[in-house]
Amino acid sequence: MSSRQPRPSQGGPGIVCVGLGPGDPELMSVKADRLVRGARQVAFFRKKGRPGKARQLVDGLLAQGAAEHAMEYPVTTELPVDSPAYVDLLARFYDDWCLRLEALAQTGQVVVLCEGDPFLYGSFMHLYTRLRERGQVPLDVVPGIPGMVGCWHATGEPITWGDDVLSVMTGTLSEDELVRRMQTAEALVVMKVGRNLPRIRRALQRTGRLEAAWLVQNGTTDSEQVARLGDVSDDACPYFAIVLVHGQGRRPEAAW
Ligand SMILES: C[C@@]1(CC(=O)O)C2=NC(=C\c3[nH]c(c(CCC(=O)O)c3CC(=O)O)Cc3[nH]c(c(CC(=O)O)c3CCC(=O)O)/C=C3\N/C(=C\2)[C@@H](CCC(=O)O)[C@]3(C)CC(=O)O)/[C@H]1CCC(=O)O
Ligand SMILES: C[S@@+](CC[C@H](N)C(=O)[O-])C[C@H]1O[C@@H](n2cnc3c(N)ncnc32)[C@H](O)[C@@H]1O
Repeated sequence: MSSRQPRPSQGGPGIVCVGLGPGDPELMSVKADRLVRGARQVAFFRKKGRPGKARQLVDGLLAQGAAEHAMEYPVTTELPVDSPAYVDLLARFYDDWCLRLEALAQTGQVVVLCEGDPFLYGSFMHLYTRLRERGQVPLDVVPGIPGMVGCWHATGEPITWGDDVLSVMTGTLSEDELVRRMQTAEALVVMKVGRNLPRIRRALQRTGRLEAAWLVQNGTTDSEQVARLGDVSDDACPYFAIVLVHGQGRRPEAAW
């Protein structure tokens, strides 16, 4: 009988991507905490010139001497996402880091850090599908609390009641597409806000949802800001922001 190797998340060789939750380090899972503290090699995505949200989240947790590999996006907002140049740059960036992580994993386990949950608009997905297809190293992914969960808790209000349908959309959609989606949603979450806030605001206005909308910037972190969207301007909204509207579905009312 062949003895099975432990999975990367159990300390075995290979690559494990760890979801770190929305920002407050105490909202990390016990498993994520264990893997981050024990890591000898970590990799994380970031925009050039920025520290990286995932890397900031593990400040003070990494072991002394842990090797750090910053995977810096060649572009984020500099080129249109549907331009051939953007698509090609990103595809080569993911190919390159897939091969580099594979090589690093030959020398010991690699822990990839990811803000929120890795399978919810997380960059690691692009490496995951490549690594899985190549099949050269064991692969594992540890779930994390998504950023939007931290954000609706930051407002102190439940997000869905009764039959409410929750729709999650991205601010990168066109205004008409946002309107179409908002019209059929009771509760809604708009991710990827940043410079898309004016368009999101117009779509909320057109669907009569603006008054009920909230804006949460950097939810659950030290720089968290929570406001009614109607009370804030469109200026300088960070990419790590979420617009949300709570559902108002059926609920048995209290007697007092
Ligand atoms: C182009 C654009 C389009 C879009 O979002 O669709 C896009 N990112 C945009 C902006 C942006 N991205 C980042 C910043 C700086 C944040 C800061 O530092 O403040 C800014 C803002 C800025 O530059 O101003 C950094 C960043 N991005 C991701 C991570 C890692 C992670 O979260 O895992 C980190 C590191 C964060 C960190 O930890 O620090 C992840 C993703 N970003 C993607 C696309 C997808 C991959 C690309 C692809 O394969 O196509 C993917 C995988 C998500 C997905 O799959 O959707 C959009 C323009 C939106 C617009 O039009 O306004
Ligand atoms: C590339 S996606 C990554 C999502 C992440 N994997 C998750 O599970 O939340 C980035 C978007 O997530 C949202 N986001 C994630 N964490 C957030 C937080 N703590 N506060 C506000 N927005 C957040 C923002 O809308 C941002 O544009």
